[in-house]
Amino acid sequence: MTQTEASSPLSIAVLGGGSFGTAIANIIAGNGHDTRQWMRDPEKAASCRKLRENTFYLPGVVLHPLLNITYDLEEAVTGCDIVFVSIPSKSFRQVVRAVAPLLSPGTMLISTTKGIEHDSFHLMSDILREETQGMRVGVLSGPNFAKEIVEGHYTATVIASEDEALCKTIQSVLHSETFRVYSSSDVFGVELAGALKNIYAIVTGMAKALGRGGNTTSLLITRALAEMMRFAEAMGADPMTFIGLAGVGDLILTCSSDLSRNYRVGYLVGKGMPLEQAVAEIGQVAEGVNTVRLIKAKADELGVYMPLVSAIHAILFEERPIPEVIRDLMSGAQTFDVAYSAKP
Ligand SMILES: NC(=O)c1ccc[n+]([C@@H]2O[C@H](COP(=O)([O-])OP(=O)(O)OC[C@H]3O[C@@H](n4cnc5c(N)ncnc54)[C@H](O)[C@@H]3O)[C@@H](O)[C@H]2O)c1
Ligand SMILES: O=P(O)(O)OC[C@H](O)CO
Repeated sequence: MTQTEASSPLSIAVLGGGSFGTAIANIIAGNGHDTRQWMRDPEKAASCRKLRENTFYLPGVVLHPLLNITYDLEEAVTGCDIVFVSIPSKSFRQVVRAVAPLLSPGTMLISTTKGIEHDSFHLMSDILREETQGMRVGVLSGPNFAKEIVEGHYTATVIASEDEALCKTIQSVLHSETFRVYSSSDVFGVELAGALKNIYAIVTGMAKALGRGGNTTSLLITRALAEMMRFAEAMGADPMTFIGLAGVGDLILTCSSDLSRNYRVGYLVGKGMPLEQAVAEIGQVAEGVNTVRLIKAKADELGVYMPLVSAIHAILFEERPIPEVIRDLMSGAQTFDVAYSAKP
């Protein structure tokens, strides 16, 4: 497809039957596109089709009549102009590998997944490029609770790609009266921001469980941003991306609402629940748990100072008592507030 704006209906698939896949698919169908949502479980697909509701992940939301739900991957993606991949990072590569032979050259592949691949430290756009050939790749990330999107709360997100025409098409496909899409050419920065903010949502959820107030939340969010920008710079991303919607926007959202699964994991652990039990209790993906391990290892390797990452790692994986970790954090060196300057 060479057009830059989706002026006529396109064929679009969304892979993943979870909350975000469903929210995105419903917007696209609402904009009049031929929309197919793929979920691997035939019984869940049949239930969603019959009830016109995803009772498993987004109960109470009426699915748009133009949204076709299938468990047949080939049926879902054949002839599609765009494929959104909304699968947790743990299974992302496996699903992309399965779908790759079914795609036509030039298909736009958009990841909505905010995670990092275990072991490889690859981001989802890396996986899209590695597992397919001749496709156009983008990343969607921003302050976007699926539940609030489908309830019609005014929302904005970011499409990141070096392919300007792809960005324009995705803006057109997703734009609605309540949903806006900004663009960025910094794929790595936008994707890294989406993965990193999950760590700090666990931290602020834990602080809430410990009875800490607004001063503490503000302290944590602001110092989290400093850490994220330091890490981004060390990894070669543009730190300025982190002051946009996909960075500080998503950080504020995820660190201040119990709609966030990561925040809720932190809250439960802060209340004394073992991590595995907290994750099981949430019952949906909380990407931040795996991301903490990966970022701690990478920060150590690169020598990047990330005291909040070290602290949450110590609590979740080193069995260090929370009061002791907080005491260490509060007695660390008091350095500069803002480390970046617009001055040359
Ligand atoms: N929920 C949100 O508000 C939201 C917002 C923005 C981005 N995201 C991101 O989107 C991604 C997906 O999140 P979600 O909220 O939809 O997750 P979810 O936990 O609600 O659903 C995940 C879906 O993926 C499916 N899945 C898991 N492994 C699979 C496999 N091997 N093959 C096929 N399907 C598989 C599950 O069955 C489920 O339908 C996450 O990385 C998340 O960070 C979520
Ligand atoms: O529920 P979480 O913590 O995965 O957060 C969902 C989205 O990433 C918020 O933008």
